[in-house]
Amino acid sequence: MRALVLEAYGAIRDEGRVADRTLDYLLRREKRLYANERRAVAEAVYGLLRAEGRLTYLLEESLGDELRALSSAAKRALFYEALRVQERRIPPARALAEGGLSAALLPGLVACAAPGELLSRLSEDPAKRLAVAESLPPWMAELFLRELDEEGAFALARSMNERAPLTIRMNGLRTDRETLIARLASEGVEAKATSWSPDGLHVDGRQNLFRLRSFEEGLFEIQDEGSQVLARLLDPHPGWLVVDSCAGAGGKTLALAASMKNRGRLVALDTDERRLGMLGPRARRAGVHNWESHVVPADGLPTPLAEKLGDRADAVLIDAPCTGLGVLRRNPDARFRLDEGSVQRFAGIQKELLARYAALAKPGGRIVYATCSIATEENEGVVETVLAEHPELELMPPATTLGEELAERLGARRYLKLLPHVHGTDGFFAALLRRRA
Ligand SMILES: C[S@@+](CC[C@H](N)C(=O)[O-])C[C@H]1O[C@@H](n2cnc3c(N)ncnc32)[C@H](O)[C@@H]1O
Repeated sequence: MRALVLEAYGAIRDEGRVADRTLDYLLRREKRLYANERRAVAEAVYGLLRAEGRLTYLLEESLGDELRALSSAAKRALFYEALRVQERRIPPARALAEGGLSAALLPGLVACAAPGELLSRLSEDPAKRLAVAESLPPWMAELFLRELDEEGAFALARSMNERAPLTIRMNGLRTDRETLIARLASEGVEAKATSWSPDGLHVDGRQNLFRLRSFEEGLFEIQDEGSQVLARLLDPHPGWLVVDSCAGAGGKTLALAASMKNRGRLVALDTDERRLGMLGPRARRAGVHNWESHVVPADGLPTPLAEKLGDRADAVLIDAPCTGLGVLRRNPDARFRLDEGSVQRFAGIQKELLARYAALAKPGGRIVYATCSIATEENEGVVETVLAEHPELELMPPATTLGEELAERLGARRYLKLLPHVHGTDGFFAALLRRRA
């Protein structure tokens, strides 16, 4: 298992591969592993990605040149042992022996076992402390501290380094929540109702839900509670023409379809043919019939499609491509792929997509612009720029569709902002807009 963890970790960090796909590939290859071993490998790899910044600081401070002299493979092996030591699963001397590491590296493992002294040497600079404590690149720690006060930034970053809960969305086309809870119980899965989404259930994170008959029968989809709330914010009615303009693999498309009760027309667009191609089988399983999908070019809708859609949509969802700074708990490796310029690059694309796809809404039609980022520049910044340039669009309070009670509980006044350490969901931003009648 150690070899497999190090192979995955090396592929992600040295070759820049994406963590979940790398693990998927390697675990499929290793047919002999038991389910608990697979989980342990995945957890160790994610643990390393989440702890790398902190371990780097501790090992650099305690080993200096000794660390710098190591090859990247030797460094990864040291990090693996350092993580086990840090998690108190094994004492430093045993880690040294089991990892086959040179005795000169022992002070590094000792520092990871008792990091108090080294951590107390960190400067008073909160960005530096946050970067080390939660293994964030310095620019990201600074961004967190610009977005929230110090306590909030530390709490947010900590929650981003925790495992996300496993949440499902009951498919209202096939069942209701109480019936699904009972059905899951009969399959040995305990499920508890979520707080914000009336369709959501939290289930035990160690379950392989894809194996359940209830999954095959389309009674539920795996979906973060935040995504469920976003679909509710658009609240499309049965019979409407609805465009899901950045549909990806269709997670939110299916939630919108349930809200439309299979009546009306649901158009899913995306530039990514592979991801959009996943919608078909998912829609069939969920019993969704009223959808169509179109792969679209990145620079604008082809004229025939633009003419076909016109400006007739009752509702448009723009779940825009973004940095994903709100979903680091699912993609801990994203912190290594993003850089300081990423936020601005995405904001430029987002402004274009919001203006382009909002134009599909009919006069009086509603639009939801959403990201899974916590950066103001990708969120309020985009919405306010587009509103200033498009007087035909106006901002609506989230309570319009969520209802006063839920909007109040979520703290959603001008915008809907979901944060893992506050709401237990992934980090999302959403604005409800309307094209003036
Ligand atoms: C945040 S993801 C969407 C996730 C999806 N809605 C879901 O619920 O799973 C953003 C999507 O926007 C797509 N995208 C990027 N540029 C686009 C464009 N110009 N038009 C439509 N989709 C685009 C990406 O391929 C990606 O699938």
